[in-house]
Amino acid sequence: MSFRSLTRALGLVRAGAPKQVIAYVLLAAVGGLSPLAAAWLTKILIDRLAAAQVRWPDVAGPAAALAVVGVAGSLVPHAVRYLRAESDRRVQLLATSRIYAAADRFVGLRPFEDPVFLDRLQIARSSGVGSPWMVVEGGLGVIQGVVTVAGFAGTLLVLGPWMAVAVLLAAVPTLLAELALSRRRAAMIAETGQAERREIFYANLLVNPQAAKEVRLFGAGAYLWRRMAAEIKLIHDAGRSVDRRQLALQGSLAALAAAVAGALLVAAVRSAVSGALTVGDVALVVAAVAAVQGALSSVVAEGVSVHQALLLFGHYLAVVDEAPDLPVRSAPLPARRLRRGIELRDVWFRYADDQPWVLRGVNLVLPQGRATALVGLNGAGKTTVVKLLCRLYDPTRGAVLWDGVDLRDLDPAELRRRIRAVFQDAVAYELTAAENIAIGDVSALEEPARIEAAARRAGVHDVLAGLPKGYETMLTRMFFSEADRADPDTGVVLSGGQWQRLSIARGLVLDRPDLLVLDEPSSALDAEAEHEVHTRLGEHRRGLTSLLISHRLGAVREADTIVVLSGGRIVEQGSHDQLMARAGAYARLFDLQASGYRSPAPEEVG
Ligand SMILES: Nc1ncnc2c1ncn2[C@@H]1O[C@H](COP(=O)(O)OP(=O)(O)OP(=O)(O)O)[C@@H](O)[C@H]1O
Repeated sequence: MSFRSLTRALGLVRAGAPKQVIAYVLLAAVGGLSPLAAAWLTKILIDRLAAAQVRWPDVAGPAAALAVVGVAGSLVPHAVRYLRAESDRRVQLLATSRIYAAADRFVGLRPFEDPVFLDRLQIARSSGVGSPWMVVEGGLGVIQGVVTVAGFAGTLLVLGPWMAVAVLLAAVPTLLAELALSRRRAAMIAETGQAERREIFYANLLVNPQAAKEVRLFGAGAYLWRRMAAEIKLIHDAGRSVDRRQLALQGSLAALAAAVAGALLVAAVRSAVSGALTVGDVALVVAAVAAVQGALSSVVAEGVSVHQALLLFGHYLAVVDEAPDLPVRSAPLPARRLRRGIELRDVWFRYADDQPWVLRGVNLVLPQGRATALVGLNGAGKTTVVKLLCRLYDPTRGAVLWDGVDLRDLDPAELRRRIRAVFQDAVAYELTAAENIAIGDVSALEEPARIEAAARRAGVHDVLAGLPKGYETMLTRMFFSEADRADPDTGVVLSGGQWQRLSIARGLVLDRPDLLVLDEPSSALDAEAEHEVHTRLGEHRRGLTSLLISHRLGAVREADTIVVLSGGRIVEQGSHDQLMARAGAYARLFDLQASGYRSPAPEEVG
């Protein structure tokens, strides 16, 4: 927590709800002052009414003013409540938009795999976005309390300075203890961030339609619930431990306050007996001590809520101020249309310093306009090569060059506009069919012809055109579109292979990218569909720079160059015929697959 956090929180409130917060402060002040105004006006009215000769004009003014104060006093609390909720909503919206803008700014994937960052993100999203407004409300509460304390402490000071000093001193331990508790509570929220994320993960698994098949069939529900309950218990245990500490501390501090009040009462009574104080003074002391202690405890409570809000806001700031995950030059070079090719030059890569090398000195050229295929066993590092080409990570050593220029020197956004990829684990968006394709280039939403052309290339047009609302059909039964609200039965669930064709269409919606990457684009397709898709893709790729990854070697044999990756190194490369002639790893794998298709069924053997 720091002064900087405070100014940033206030800055966010000012930016999010500038008019509302001013109106809120003014109305809160009016609300706070109206009882005082009412008391004064009542006194004036009574005095004038009690005068010997009462004339209407003398009392009309105060009476009308009292009526106005009464009306204002009844309206203001409602207006204040509305303004408080509205300001909070606006500030939360701005704070949330900044979190997602910060997350979107990351060039690569690393922050999304870092548990420390993810914990912070969870806290920032859940508690951080509400904290700026808590700072304002708590701060106003503190100011209000301080004014009350000052007023009554002044009264005590007049009656006996030691009384004021004793009451104020008795509040110091409360303040310190509450601040320590607040720090402990904020630390507890930080410590349980991961447990909260796991709880959400299990909760989603238990009701997620994708997981429901396996969870039901394998009877894993009770097991997952037990894991979730363990996380909830962990969060509750941490909360309970802070609550118990709070109970012990606040209990003893309340007893201390009561003892101080009792001692002051005894002392005041004694002074009254000796004649130093009047009976009225004793009554005033009792009222003033109660008021000062009440106001002080509210100052402490509000102060603590500001303190806690600022500690939580610290996590929010850490997320929105997180340094770039990958370095971007202040004046990056333009990513020009590819003319020669992309080169991986002596690329070494591992996901973290304590992880094994995934790529060990890879040298690979993807010539412009040529089709390159990458093959290798599971875990060989093929998808990792794709991630480096898209600059989702930087090489640990070596470089990836775009026409000779290091990807690190290019504008990442421009680079990405030149690359399209169909990922192995493409996302099935719970949106319409058209949106699912247009995610590959959202400008295509305005040009349905492009969406349809991409769907045709991926061989999915007929399926989509035949849906109840064609391309506007929702591809989920979890949500319905705005137009379908009255008829929630219109969502459609596609098959695995149909989804895969759709994700291919998403990769093809941007016409003629400079690099097209297809990572296992046909794994879910039936033999006929696979053949058809590869034929279409083969035609589409002609003249394009492309990288195709597939375990089905029949699908890659047409590539200009086939590269075999093994143990993070390139062990062979050449055309299909060259590699077959070489009789190495590729030829062995190819023959193995081919013999699987050709060999007789077991009962026919012998
Ligand atoms: N985000 C990650 N963090 C840590 N290790 C990872 C990560 N992603 C992949 N790996 C590891 O890197 C290695 C290469 O993975 P990669 O996905 O590149 O292989 P692949 O050749 O595409 O495999 P497959 O044919 O199974 O798709 C594997 O050992 C994998 O465990």
